[in-house]
Amino acid sequence: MEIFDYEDIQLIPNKCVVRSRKEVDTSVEFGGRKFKLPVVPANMQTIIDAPLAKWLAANGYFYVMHRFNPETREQFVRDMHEAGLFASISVGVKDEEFAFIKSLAGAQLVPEYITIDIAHGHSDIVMDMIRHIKKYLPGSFVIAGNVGTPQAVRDLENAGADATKVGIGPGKVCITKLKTGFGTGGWQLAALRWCAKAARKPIITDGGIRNNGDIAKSIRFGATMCMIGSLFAGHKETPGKHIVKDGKEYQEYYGSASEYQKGTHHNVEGKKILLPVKGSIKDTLVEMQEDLQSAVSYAGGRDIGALKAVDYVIVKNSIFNGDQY
Ligand SMILES: NC(=O)C1=CN([C@@H]2O[C@H](COP(=O)(O)OP(=O)(O)OC[C@H]3O[C@@H](n4cnc5c(N)ncnc54)[C@H](OP(=O)(O)O)[C@@H]3O)[C@@H](O)[C@H]2O)C=CC1
Ligand SMILES: Nc1nc2c(ncn2[C@@H]2O[C@H](COP(=O)(O)O)[C@@H](O)[C@H]2O)c(=O)[nH]1
Repeated sequence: MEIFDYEDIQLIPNKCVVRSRKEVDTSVEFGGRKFKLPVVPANMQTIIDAPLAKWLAANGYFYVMHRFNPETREQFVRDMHEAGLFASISVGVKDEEFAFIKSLAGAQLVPEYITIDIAHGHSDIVMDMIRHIKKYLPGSFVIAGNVGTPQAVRDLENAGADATKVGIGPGKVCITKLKTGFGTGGWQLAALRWCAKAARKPIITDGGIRNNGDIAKSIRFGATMCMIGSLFAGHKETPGKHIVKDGKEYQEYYGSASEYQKGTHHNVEGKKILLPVKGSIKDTLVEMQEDLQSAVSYAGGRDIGALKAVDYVIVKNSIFNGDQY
């Protein structure tokens, strides 16, 4: 297998067929809905909360709410539906999560999207959860992860997942690769390509995106959606705590498996960083859209499908995507 990561790849331009980048359509179909961008903020506590989820859904973007305030999820689904918006929640795999799915079904509350959010998604318990959701909430679109191999993608799809999420350890606040020696950190893009060859259903690539151009590269190598944490962290609307240090304003961004999230130091596989405050997420989404429109124009197309067939070169090899412990 050829090993590379985002910074190692350059896509090769084709003749432009649009007169303006504004003509380019960046929308994507995912789970029966059309979204403005193939991008979704990470389902992490410092990245998304209910107000941001509502704004994203109301403005044509996909979102996945995190699972770290479990007792609020049922009301969240009700609130989204009362506002005429789709509900997209996360679950874990502990016993109470199986009970939660049953209670949603009992209340006839059907979230449009349910993401099973587990560090090591290639497991019997995740496949049990997929089957459980499909039994009690057959109308929900199930995203299962995270995984890093074609076998895992196949197994989760065969268990009934409607999409899989690929990425073990490439995240900016991830230390899985250092703590365990495992993962796709440093070769996430190659792992995505490897997994995409086996997939029959959409893949969300998750973690390691550091620049807007990485979105185009992800689509080239088989992603339907890109889950992004660090590029979204630090905005006015993102819920990380604000800190002033040496007169400068920062926002906290911490891993879902960090001690800050878990409240304990057991099985910690995440860290906390401070990122300079960036302004509004709306402007970042507009810039992502403009950069993706430009990318499609370089690909010689009119929509993001054009990216899937472009040629590329590998320009160097990376190891840790610039991350440090
Ligand atoms: N994408 C990534 O690379 C990673 C993401 N994360 C994020 O951190 C959060 C916490 O994840 P997670 O610890 O899975 O959630 P949970 O704390 O809900 O644990 C998941 C369940 O699976 C069991 N388990 C068995 N082996 C593993 C394993 N290798 N890793 C994790 N769980 C295991 C756990 O038991 P027990 O705890 O007793 O082992 C637990 O019952 C999630 O939001 C996840 O997305 C975390 C690490 C990597
Ligand atoms: N290994 C860990 N991975 C984590 C943790 N918390 C979140 N994540 C993953 O990172 C991505 C976001 O990556 P980024 O490069 O865009 O910042 C997120 O969606 C999770 O999959 C963690 O504690 N450990």
